[in-house]
Amino acid sequence: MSQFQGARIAIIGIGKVGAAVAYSIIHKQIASEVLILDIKEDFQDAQVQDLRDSTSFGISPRVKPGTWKECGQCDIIVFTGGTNQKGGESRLALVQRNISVIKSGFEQMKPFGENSILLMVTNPVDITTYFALKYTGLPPSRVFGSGTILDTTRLKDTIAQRAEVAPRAVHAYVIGEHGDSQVIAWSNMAIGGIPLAQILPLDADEKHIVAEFVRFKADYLNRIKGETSFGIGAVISSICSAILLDERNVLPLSHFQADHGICFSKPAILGRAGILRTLDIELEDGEVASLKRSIAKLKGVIVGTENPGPVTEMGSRL
Ligand SMILES: NC(=O)C1=CN([C@@H]2O[C@H](COP(=O)(O)OP(=O)(O)OC[C@H]3O[C@@H](n4cnc5c(N)ncnc54)[C@H](O)[C@@H]3O)[C@@H](O)[C@H]2O)C=CC1
Ligand SMILES: CC(=O)C(=O)O
Repeated sequence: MSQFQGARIAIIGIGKVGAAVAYSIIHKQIASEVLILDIKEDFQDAQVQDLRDSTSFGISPRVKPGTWKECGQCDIIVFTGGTNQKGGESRLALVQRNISVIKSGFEQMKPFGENSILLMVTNPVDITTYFALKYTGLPPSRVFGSGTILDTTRLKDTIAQRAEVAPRAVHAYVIGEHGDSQVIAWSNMAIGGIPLAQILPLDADEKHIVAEFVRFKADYLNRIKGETSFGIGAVISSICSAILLDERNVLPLSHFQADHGICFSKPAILGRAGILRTLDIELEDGEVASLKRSIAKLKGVIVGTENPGPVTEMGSRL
């Protein structure tokens, strides 16, 4: 673990997702210290104690509670605090509730460490990432969200099962919103470097079935088990390892797109300094149109969040 010596990771929110993230980070051996913070203090302490019980069997980081100020100084701050969507509820329905959670968290953490990287998980993640940038004032290279990495993982797994190959042999991206308007870059997909159509020809109906499965997998899991956590736990520990090892891995992270003024997912090169470069995928016309719709939808949510209508006497927005 010498290459990670001294690396400190903070996890804000230690509910289902925070706990899965913590467990995955602890057992990937990528940090010296993992700091945990949750607004529910008893629950936070119980989670810390439970996680510590898993650390006696190999090389493990120190796991302990952290204050807001201590967390703000960590190398990576993973933000999972807030509410999860219920079955049948869109991620975008969480926006008002979760924006106030992240805002108050950032105010308490400031000032951030000189090289701290803020990794957003709280949904709707493209919107929380945008507001994280705005509220923290950190540079866009150091504030980004898990974006469509989880959707891409789900896509790779689905294609891999159909083609009977390992998921890691599938080259694929879901881009745009981590949500209902996400876009699969079918024209870019390959298995072992060979275009998908040569290995697994899919007609339009089959592509539609795959796309709907990927789009609504979180909703299916939320309806049945009330949460999704193992997948995002693995995603976040992989992102942390790409940062701390300066891996230069290419991942579809949600990050600031200067030409649109919002955050959404495109493949990006990730290293110790954060996002080093965005990569533009060549898309077919239909994919370009879908991506434009996804961007327009996210812009609409941001405008609506920044300019909420007046509150009526009954407490609802006009
Ligand atoms: N980006 C992605 O791919 C994914 C995002 N998520 C999102 O992660 C978030 C967390 O989900 P779960 O862990 O299932 O929810 P949960 O309800 O199990 O845990 C949330 C935790 O946040 C804590 N919290 C609430 N307000 C806080 C505050 N102001 N400061 C610190 N902690 C606070 C709560 O006490 C709770 O322990 C949700 O927004 C969910 O939608 C979940 C899965 C995947
Ligand atoms: C909850 C969520 O965003 C997901 O599992 O994709």
